[in-house]
Amino acid sequence: MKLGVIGAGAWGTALAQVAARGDSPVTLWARESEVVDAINARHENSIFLPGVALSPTIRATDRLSDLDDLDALLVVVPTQHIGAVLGETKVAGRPLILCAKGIEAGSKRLVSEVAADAHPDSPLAVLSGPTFAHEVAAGLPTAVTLACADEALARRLSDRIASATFRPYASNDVVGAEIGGAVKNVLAIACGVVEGAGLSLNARASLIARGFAEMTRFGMARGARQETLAGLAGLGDLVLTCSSTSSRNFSLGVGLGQGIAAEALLSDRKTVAEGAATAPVLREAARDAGVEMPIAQAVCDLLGGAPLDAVMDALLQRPLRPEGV
Ligand SMILES: NC(=O)C1=CN([C@@H]2O[C@H](COP(=O)(O)OP(=O)(O)OC[C@H]3O[C@@H](n4cnc5c(N)ncnc54)[C@H](O)[C@@H]3O)[C@@H](O)[C@H]2O)C=CC1
Ligand SMILES: O=C(CO)COP(=O)(O)O
Repeated sequence: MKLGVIGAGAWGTALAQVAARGDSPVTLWARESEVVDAINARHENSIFLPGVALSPTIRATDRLSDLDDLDALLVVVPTQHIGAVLGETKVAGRPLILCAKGIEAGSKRLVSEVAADAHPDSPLAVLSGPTFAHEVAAGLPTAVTLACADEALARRLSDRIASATFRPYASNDVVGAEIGGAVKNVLAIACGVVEGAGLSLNARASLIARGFAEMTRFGMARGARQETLAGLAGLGDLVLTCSSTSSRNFSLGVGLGQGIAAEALLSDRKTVAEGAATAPVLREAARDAGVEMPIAQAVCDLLGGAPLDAVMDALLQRPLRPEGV
């Protein structure tokens, strides 16, 4: 199965490295010509994944038409740009493996809904889980959820990308895998705030647990299965990104917790913190679904410039309630 990767940020580049194991050829589409040049000339993505020696069988291109002859495409563009990029891509019914973690602002569409609207004939899979790109690119042990309604296709895709250190676990819960990845980014911002404001470890553990309750309430209202949300793409990724400054979302939260304005933290950045764009649209989608998400609401408030003390008070003064989801 010949694979192409759309998007040569850190994660697209790491996934190209996964797909190139065993010297398989992989075509990687990058938006930036300097990324194309660096990968083809020096086998390094010095802008988005510096310091990783890439397989020489990865060929970068800035022409989407170079993907026309491949068997399946991994889509690794940030969520807010997927509609535009897929609109320019000739897909012709080929499988799309969706790897971004977010919800589209304005339309409130999950990435699978954006892809289905652009390419209704293509089978869709979602690859999600606890996966810092630099660790995956370095070949460190990693497990992911690979969700696809077509179980035979999930098996073929898993066989193609699996290795001794990269383990896809198959699922047919596409929505669950997507919601886990999208919501955890927002919750990672909240955990970063706890770190930045020096609120310490009890508070962070409580946010992870209560954030997971929010993720579960929202996911189940949207048709996700609880076991998916409790798996790699939900709880697994939540724990990863809520524990490390390697997470861009967590780091954004650290800055907010230190009192730096969101605008200053987000301006001029080359890399993406998906939770910042997802938080407001998640709040709207939760309202539509009749689901309470106070932590997601708090993240929206902080991103909107509300003072940390007021946001913390609003969370801590909520009425006491039973613990169940
Ligand atoms: N970096 C990681 O460890 C992981 C990232 N992801 C997800 O993968 C997706 C891509 O993130 P990264 O590869 O980390 O990105 P990145 O932050 O490394 O790079 C930014 C990417 O955005 C692209 N971009 C910027 N403006 C664009 C535009 N107007 N149109 C199209 N593309 C544009 C750049 O070309 C580049 O590929 C996100 O949804 C992220 O949540 C998922 C798992 C791990
Ligand atoms: O999704 C990720 C790890 O699974 C990467 O998280 P960040 O986008 O917060 O860096």
